[in-house]
Amino acid sequence: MIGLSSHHAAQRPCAMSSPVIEVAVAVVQDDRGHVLLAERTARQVAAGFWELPGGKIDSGESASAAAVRELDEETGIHATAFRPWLCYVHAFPTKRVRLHIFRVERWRGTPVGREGQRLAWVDPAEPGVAPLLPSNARAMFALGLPQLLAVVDHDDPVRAAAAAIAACDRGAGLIVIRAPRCAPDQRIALARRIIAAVAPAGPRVLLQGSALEAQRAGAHGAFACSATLRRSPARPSVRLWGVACDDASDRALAAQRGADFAIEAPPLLLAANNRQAGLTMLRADGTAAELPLFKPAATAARDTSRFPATTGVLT
Ligand SMILES: Nc1nc2c([nH]c(=O)n2[C@H]2C[C@H](O)[C@@H](COP(=O)(O)OP(=O)(O)OP(=O)(O)O)O2)c(=O)[nH]1
Repeated sequence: MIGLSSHHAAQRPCAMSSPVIEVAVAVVQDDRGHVLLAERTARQVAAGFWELPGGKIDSGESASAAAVRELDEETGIHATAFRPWLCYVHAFPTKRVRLHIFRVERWRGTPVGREGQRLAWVDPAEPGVAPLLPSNARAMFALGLPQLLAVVDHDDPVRAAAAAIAACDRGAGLIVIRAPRCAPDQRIALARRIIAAVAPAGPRVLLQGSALEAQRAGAHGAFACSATLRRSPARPSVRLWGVACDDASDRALAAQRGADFAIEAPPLLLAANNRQAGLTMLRADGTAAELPLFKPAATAARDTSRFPATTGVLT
């Protein structure tokens, strides 16, 4: 259960002063959710590594135009609808790249390696091709996260377990257990009960609390509220670490600390929902974010205020 996820390997300081190369890449998924990867050819640096189709952004070109162009040039796929997704900097030993990653929502064409490169459709959770470019580990990990997350907040174990089962029935693949009013031992017992109750549905379960509490409960990882995030000097030693973020500066901090995902939920909204049912559903809605974001399901679709006109639709 315990151990850092692979995409949190320390980055070497020597690249920190090098300029950042802007790179745009595309995530194309088939009906099974498998992702199209390409193998770098012998003519390229890092030959033999598998990557997302994409390449450097030309001077004066937008990131989205570059992603669409590179996808077409490399694979013959024409993206007709896409949206910005993750955007982060990775430091290689001798250079840094900023990856602008786009999710292609509609496309036409049949993929072919137009530059002689091999292509593969891979399950992001078990890619089956290797090696992958290390800079893509964060994106591949994020692609393997479920789309629906549930926050269960109830001090009563029976009602908490019932809420968690209801969340699984609604399709939640990630459950965050909050019981901040309980003492640690009580919270661990509550979490064990919930984990046992939802085991047949197979979600990943995180406990809001310390790494030790999460480990003792048998959870897949730990979750931190925004106040704890701000106090945390580093990522706890857990396999999966989620955090609550109140604003953009929390999100930046979460990315810096190596969180696997963030939930963006005003504390008041969470509190109001929780008073009613002990259950809040959130949906993956990261848009040009440094790390995957989940937002309250009811508002995720219409809350575009901070990211206006980000979805590109080509004809
Ligand atoms: N295409 C692609 N490049 C990636 C990914 N992840 C990642 O770190 N990179 C890095 C590798 C390269 O240093 C850089 C992209 O350079 P590239 O050589 O593929 O770009 P390009 O097609 O524009 O190449 P060129 O004009 O220099 O021949 O970004 C990825 O998923 N796809």
